[in-house]
Amino acid sequence: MIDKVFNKTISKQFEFDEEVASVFDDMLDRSVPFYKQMQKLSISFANNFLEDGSNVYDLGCSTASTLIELSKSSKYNLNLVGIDNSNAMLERASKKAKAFGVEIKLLNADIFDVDLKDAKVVFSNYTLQFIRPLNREKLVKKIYDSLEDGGVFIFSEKLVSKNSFLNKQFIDEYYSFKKTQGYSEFEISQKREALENVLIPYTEDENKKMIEDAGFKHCETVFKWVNFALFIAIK
Ligand SMILES: Nc1ncnc2c1ncn2[C@@H]1O[C@H](C[S@+](CC[C@H]([NH3+])C(=O)[O-])CC(=O)[O-])[C@@H](O)[C@H]1O
Ligand SMILES: O=C(O)C(=O)Cc1ccccc1
Repeated sequence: MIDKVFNKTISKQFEFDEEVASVFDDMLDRSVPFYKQMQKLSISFANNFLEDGSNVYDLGCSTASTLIELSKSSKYNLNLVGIDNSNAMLERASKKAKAFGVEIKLLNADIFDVDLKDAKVVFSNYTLQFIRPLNREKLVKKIYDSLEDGGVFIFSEKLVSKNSFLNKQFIDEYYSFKKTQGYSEFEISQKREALENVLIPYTEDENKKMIEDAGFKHCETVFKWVNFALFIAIK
C-alpha cells in the first residue's frame, strides 16, 4: 500500500501504529535513500560472519524484511529472532515470513527486555535513532555484551552534522530526495513535525564514539548518503 499517512493534518507525535504499519514497506523504501542497497549490504556483510546454527537478532525488525531477505540469501541454517514493540508491525512480519516460508521467532517486546543470547550478528537498522540518548548507550553496551567474540553489530542511522551550515544542506538534500519520491511539501513538513523529539539523530562521530565506548574493536561506515549511514562494528 502507498504511504499517504502525512497527507492529512496530524497533531500527534509519530508512532508505529496500525496506520504506519499498513504502509510501512513503501514508507521506508521512499523515505530512506538507498534503503534496498543498504539492506543488501547489511545482509552480505552479515553472511561473512555466519555459520550453521548462528543466532541472528534484528532489533526493531518492523515487518521483518531484513531477516526474510537474509534467510533467502544465506546458505546457512540460522536461528532468526526479530524483536519489535509494535504489534501492528509484528502482525505484518508474521504474515510476510509465512508467505515466504521463512521461520523467524518474532518477539513483541522492548529491545531492553530481551536476552540476546549468544549473538553472532545483531542488526538494528534505523531503530537506535528512536531510543533516548543514555538509554541508547546502555543498549549498545548490552548488544556488545551479548555478542560472541568476533560477532558483529550492523546498524543504520539517520545522521546530523555538527556544522549548522552543512546540516541545513543535509536537510535540503534530503527533502529534494523525498520530493523525487512523490512526497508533497505538506507531507514532508507534517512528518518532520511528528518526528520532532521522537527521532533523535547523532553525528557519524557520535555513533562511532558510542560504539567504541561500548568496547567494540572496530567500526566502519560501509555506506553513506548525505545524512544516512550504514555501520558495521566488530567485537
Ligand atoms: N524500544 C523498542 N523496542 C522494540 N522495538 C522498538 C523500540 N523502539 C522502536 N522500535 C521499533 O523500531 C522500528 C523502527 S523502523 C526499523 C526498520 C527496520 N529495521 C527495517 O530495516 O525494515 C525505522 C523507522 O521507521 O524509521 C519500528 O518498527 C518500531 O516499532
Ligand atoms: O521520513 C522522514 O522524514 C524521516 O526522516 C524518517 C526516517 C528516517 C530514517 C529512517 C526511516 C525513516
